[in-house]
Amino acid sequence: MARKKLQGPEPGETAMPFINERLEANRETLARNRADSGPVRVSRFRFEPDAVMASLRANIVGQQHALEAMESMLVRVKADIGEENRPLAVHLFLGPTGVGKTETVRLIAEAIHGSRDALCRIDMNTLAQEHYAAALTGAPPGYVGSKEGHSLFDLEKVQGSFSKPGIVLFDELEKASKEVTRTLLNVLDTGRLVFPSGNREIDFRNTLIFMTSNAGALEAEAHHHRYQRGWRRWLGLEPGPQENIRDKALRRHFDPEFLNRIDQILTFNPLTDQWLYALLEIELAGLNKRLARKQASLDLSVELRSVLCRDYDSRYGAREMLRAFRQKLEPALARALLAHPEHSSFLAELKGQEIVVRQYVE
Ligand SMILES: Nc1ncnc2c1ncn2[C@@H]1O[C@H](COP(=O)(O)OP(=O)(O)OP(=O)(O)O)[C@@H](O)[C@H]1O
Repeated sequence: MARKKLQGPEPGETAMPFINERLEANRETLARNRADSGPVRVSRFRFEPDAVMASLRANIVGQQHALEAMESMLVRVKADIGEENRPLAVHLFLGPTGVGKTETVRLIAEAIHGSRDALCRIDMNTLAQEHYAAALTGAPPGYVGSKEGHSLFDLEKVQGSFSKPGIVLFDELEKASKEVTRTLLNVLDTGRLVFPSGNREIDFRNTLIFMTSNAGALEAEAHHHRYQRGWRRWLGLEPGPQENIRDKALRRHFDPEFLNRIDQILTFNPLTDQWLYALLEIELAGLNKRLARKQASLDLSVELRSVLCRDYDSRYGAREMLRAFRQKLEPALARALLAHPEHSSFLAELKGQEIVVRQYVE
């Protein structure tokens, strides 16, 4: 995603005067309402947790535990009862690659702001080296090729608005240098990021902060493989607890005081075949919705479904299946649509290694 660099307010300005003023006005209105007619609890936030959750439940598979945590977070934010000098919420998503961590944040952004891109994504991998840490907070004066006051943060997306929270996603957190982690610790602690020059700050008190990390994912996978071959499975027992593995990996990467400032650390599960099938259904339903505009529809043969979902390495999560869907199935369908504009029902199936799409006659 292209990252837009915005310059913040001028020195001396706080980052969210408009929000602070409106918060004050809102409190007065609430006080008046209370005096008139008893307690009236009007949230300043104009998003519906139920609507956000409906989108998450329709699109994210196999991560029930994480979705339940998102529901509690959204309700709590909507009620606006959090501490004042902190971000609205801070979550760390752990788990292997391609299992829905980033997708969950994008769906929340879409449901709240109407766009999957309404979030400020900071890739910690690019900040891995110590001397890049300055890019987070604006380089100090004299730093080659930089202007003081510029940072990687897109202020609009970080701050949101009076009625909508901003959203920040720190990706690959385990790659962040110690210095960047220290900067983040301050943000989690105070809800503010003060620039090195001392005369500018970015306000995160109206922000939902998400962080993702693969820390511990390899160890958890090795644990899973040991279980597959081990005596516990043979005796029909559940796998042993993964928390210890996760906690050890977390402690290797992050200081306890950093971890203590995170509201919730959620582990996303690896996606098994069953969940890939469910995801394939979601993708197919989306494609059929688009095809309906052209009075057409597509079904997949049982064999093709199973090849799409089973013949891929589950270590790469859903990405490989989705790639095959978009790069192999959709072009085959497109060719069939263009060659046979008179047909309306299509079936995709396998011929050898190839996906072919033909007219479907029931
Ligand atoms: N559990 C899931 N439910 C729905 N879609 C998923 C799920 N997991 C992955 N996907 C799909 O797979 C793609 C990759 O997922 P996502 O970007 O969320 O990966 P990630 O978990 O953030 O991995 P990484 O750590 O590599 O960034 C997305 O297009 C997403 O739609």
